[in-house]
Amino acid sequence: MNQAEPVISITDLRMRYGDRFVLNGIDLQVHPGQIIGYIGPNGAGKSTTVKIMLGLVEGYSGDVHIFGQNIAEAGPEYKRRIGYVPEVAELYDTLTALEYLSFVGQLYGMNAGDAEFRSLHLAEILGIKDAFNSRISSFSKGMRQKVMLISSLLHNPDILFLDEPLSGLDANSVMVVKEILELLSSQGKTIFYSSHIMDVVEKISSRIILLHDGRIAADGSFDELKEKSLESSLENIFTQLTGFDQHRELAERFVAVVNEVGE
Ligand SMILES: Nc1ncnc2c1ncn2[C@@H]1O[C@H](COP(=O)(O)OP(=O)(O)OP(=O)(O)O)[C@@H](O)[C@H]1O
Repeated sequence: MNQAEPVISITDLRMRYGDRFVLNGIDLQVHPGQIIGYIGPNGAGKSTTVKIMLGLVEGYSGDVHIFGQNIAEAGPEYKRRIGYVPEVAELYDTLTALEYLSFVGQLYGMNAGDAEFRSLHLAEILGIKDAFNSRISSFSKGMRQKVMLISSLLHNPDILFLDEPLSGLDANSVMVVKEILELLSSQGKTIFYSSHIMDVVEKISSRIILLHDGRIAADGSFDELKEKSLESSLENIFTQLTGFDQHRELAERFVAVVNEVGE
C-alpha cells in the first residue's frame, strides 16, 4: 500500500439500533502518522464507529476501508495490524499478567515464547515487572491500564485505537505514554484517540474530530478549530459546537435536590 493512501477510509457510514439512528453519514480519511483526537458527547457514536472498524459491529451501511481493503469483504487478517485499548478493560482476572499477555500475543499470531519475552520486557519498562506473575485481580487500576497498553502494542500494530488510555495512570506514567504515542506516530503509526479529557486531546492530537449526533461536527487541527470558533480551549470549542450551555443551571438544580435533606 502506498504511504500516501489513507490507512482508514470511511464513506457515508450509517448505523442504527432499531429505530434509533446512531451514525448519520460519516465520511473520513485518515492518513498514516496522524493522531486523531476522537471526541464527542456521551452517546455521540464514537465507540460505535471504532467497533465497526474493529469488525465487532455489523449491520452498518456505507464503506469502511482499512489498509486499502473493504472490511466487509476482507478476512480477519487486517485485525493483526490493529491494536485496541477498550474503555472498560475486560481482563481475565484469574490469569496472571504473563498468562494474559501471552494469550493475547498468540491471538495476534505470535508464538508463546516471543509474546512472553516481549511482554516481560515492556512490563519492566512500565514498572510492573514485579507483579508480572500475580493475578490481574490483585492489580491497581493503573497497573491494569498498563497491561492493556502492553497488550495493544505487543504485536507492533500499524493502527492503534485507544479509549481513555490514560485513565488511572499517575502523572509520570501519563507523560511516558504520551511520549510513546508521539514516537509511534512519528514512525507512521496511526492513532485513534477517544477521550473526554479535553486538555490531553488538545495537546496530543494532530487532528481533532468532533462527533455530534452521529455526524462529524468539526474536523481539523486544534489551531484550525480555535481560529474557526474564536474559543481558546478545546473544552470551550466542544461546548460551543455541541450547543450545550446549561452547566450552571443543571448544577444548581442538582445541589438544590441534595440540599433537600435536613431542610
Ligand atoms: N448494542 C446496542 N444496542 C442499542 N443501542 C446501542 C448499542 N450500542 C450503542 N447503542 C447506542 O448508540 C448510541 C451511541 O453509542 P456509542 O457507545 O457509540 O457512543 P459514544 O460516543 O462512544 O459514547 P460515550 O462517550 O458515552 O462512550 C448511544 O445512544 C447508545 O445507547
